[in-house]
Amino acid sequence: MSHKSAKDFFRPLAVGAPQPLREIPARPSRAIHFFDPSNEKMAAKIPAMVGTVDVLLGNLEDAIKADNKVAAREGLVKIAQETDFGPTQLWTRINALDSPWVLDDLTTLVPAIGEKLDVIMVPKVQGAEDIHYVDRILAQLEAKAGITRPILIHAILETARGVANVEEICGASPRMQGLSLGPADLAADRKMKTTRVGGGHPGYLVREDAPRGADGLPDLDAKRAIFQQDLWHYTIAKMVDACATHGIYPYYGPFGDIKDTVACEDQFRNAFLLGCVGTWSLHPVQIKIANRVFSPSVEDIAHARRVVAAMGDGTGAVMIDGKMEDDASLKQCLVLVELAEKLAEIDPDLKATYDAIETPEA
Ligand SMILES: CC(=O)SCCNC(=O)CCNC(=O)[C@H](O)C(C)(C)COP(=O)(O)OP(=O)(O)OC[C@H]1O[C@@H](n2cnc3c(N)ncnc32)[C@H](O)[C@@H]1OP(=O)(O)O
Ligand SMILES: O=CC(=O)O
Ligand SMILES: [Mg+2]
Repeated sequence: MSHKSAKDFFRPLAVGAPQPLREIPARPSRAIHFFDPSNEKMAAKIPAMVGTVDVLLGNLEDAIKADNKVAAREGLVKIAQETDFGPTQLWTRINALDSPWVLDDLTTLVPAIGEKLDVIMVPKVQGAEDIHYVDRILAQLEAKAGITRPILIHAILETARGVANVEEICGASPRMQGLSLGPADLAADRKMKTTRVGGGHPGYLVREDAPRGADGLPDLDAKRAIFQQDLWHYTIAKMVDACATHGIYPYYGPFGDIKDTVACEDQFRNAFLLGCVGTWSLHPVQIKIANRVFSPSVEDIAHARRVVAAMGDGTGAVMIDGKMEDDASLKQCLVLVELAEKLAEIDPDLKATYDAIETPEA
């Protein structure tokens, strides 16, 4: 595969297109809330959701009926033009690159609402060539429409080939903002035998060893504990490494069992602990869960601040509550402290919560 030279990587891909960003801003995006702009009832709720969620995403791809594709596109234009999004980001998910709708999605949205669109999510990305295609056409459309800042690209990791090519996808363009896991399409593409949209599966487990009987042999009739495993661990970890390597942001994706808020929270928390910055929300009930899970806890911030205070110039080793802390664990703590500071800038309730934590003397 040929790569652009380093000096050309940040050159606009069309005359008059905005200068590409050298760093992707770390804007809070704990929940990317999906809505169907062709569903009038759902769309009517969107203006009131501004400020309650970090990202509102007008979905044009899967979950939108073929007959409603044009109405969804036009509905998104109308909502975007009529709504002041304040601190809330506006994203869209366009149709797949091999679909009959995607060209019109791009050529309609960029001129009409390009100044308001922060990020375009591209589904079913297979490799760098898909990002290069969107990158160039966005530059052409931005130049034509006089857009002043580059629209960023977010890719969904939901094909086996996409997972195999995840590194080159992340590094394909300075527009790359992040990746989301697409467990439903990925399961289908890999021919995994789960019909669930994200989450675990009771059949994917490890079982405790059989206890020894009096004869010293395993008692295979004894009851044994089983531990359900995470089907998505490998892909999420791979995605996190690729994103961190390229300075972009990893997200979990959809959790389809809307009623099972407990398992949803577990899946989101696993992703948070592994390094994801946010997740999708498919239903209003999932926004609160995501905002809670993807914000550092009071306990973590209290501990992290103690370590920061105790570590002085950031070198050496100290004992806190019987545990060793050093330069590396200080960096772990700074990840949480810096995230809390970013979130506090846009979430007054969270700011009050973090401000109320007693900060130790240095
Ligand atoms: C694998 C993938 O690609 S996942 C991404 C694609 N899928 C999606 O985007 C799905 C988005 N979500 C939805 O379509 C819906 O939430 C569904 C179909 C899952 C459930 O819809 P419903 O059965 O109507 O849910 P429910 O009855 O609980 O809705 C309660 C209220 O919330 C509203 N609501 C539901 N989902 C949303 C949403 N995503 N955004 C805003 N409002 C919503 C409903 O309109 C309803 O309003 P009402 O009280 O005024 O009647
Ligand atoms: O688009 C999301 C998925 O899981 O598929
Ligand atoms: Mg999908």
